[in-house]
Amino acid sequence: MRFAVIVFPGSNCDADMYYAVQDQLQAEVTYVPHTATQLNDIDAVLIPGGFSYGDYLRTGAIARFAPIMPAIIDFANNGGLVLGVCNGFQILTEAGLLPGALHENKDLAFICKDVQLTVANPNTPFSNRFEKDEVITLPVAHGEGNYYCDAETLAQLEANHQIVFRYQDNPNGSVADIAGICNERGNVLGMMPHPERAVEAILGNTDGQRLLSSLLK
Ligand SMILES: NC(=O)CC[C@H](N)C(=O)O
Repeated sequence: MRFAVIVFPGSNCDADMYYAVQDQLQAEVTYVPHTATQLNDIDAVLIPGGFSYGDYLRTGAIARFAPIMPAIIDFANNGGLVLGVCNGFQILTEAGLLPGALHENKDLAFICKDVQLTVANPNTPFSNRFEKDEVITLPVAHGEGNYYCDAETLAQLEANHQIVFRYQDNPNGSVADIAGICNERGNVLGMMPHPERAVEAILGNTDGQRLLSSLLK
């Protein structure tokens, strides 16, 4: 299985993601720059965290127009696996691959800490190594992680089991404690917490390793 880590100007979790896949999952991984227009021989796309284009206008709003985005949208529409973490989640909502938007945190402050999450849906390619309602721990690091969608969209997310991870103790004001959602088909997931920062015992936590290794199943 071959992973791509997409690199935008301002990405800052790309090397962590690459390391997590190469050294911890022992899978093949390659960087794909924002200027590329094709994804060649790729089985899963990882959009890492960071501050693409300096978070100007809105987080993800400029990255959404990067040359690589049409290829990612085609890949997703053909059922390819796409995981967006933090800024990656923000980019996926801006690109229309996931519903809703990420607003500023309710306290208007950057949050950087471990949070506990409930696995609301273990039946996705991103969560299949977890049990339903299992509580896992992952770090968050964001200023704009306050997930918002309207009531109708929320009802659809609930009905289709698209809410994959929920905060136990909501740190940012997200609607319905949402930490991560997938698309209706289940092949695109966006989440604010960072699995790539929790991939080995020396870091004190391997829950992120379990999450990323779900993709290998
Ligand atoms: N770690 C990140 O990806 C940061 C995300 C984002 N740019 C924010 O602060 O909201």
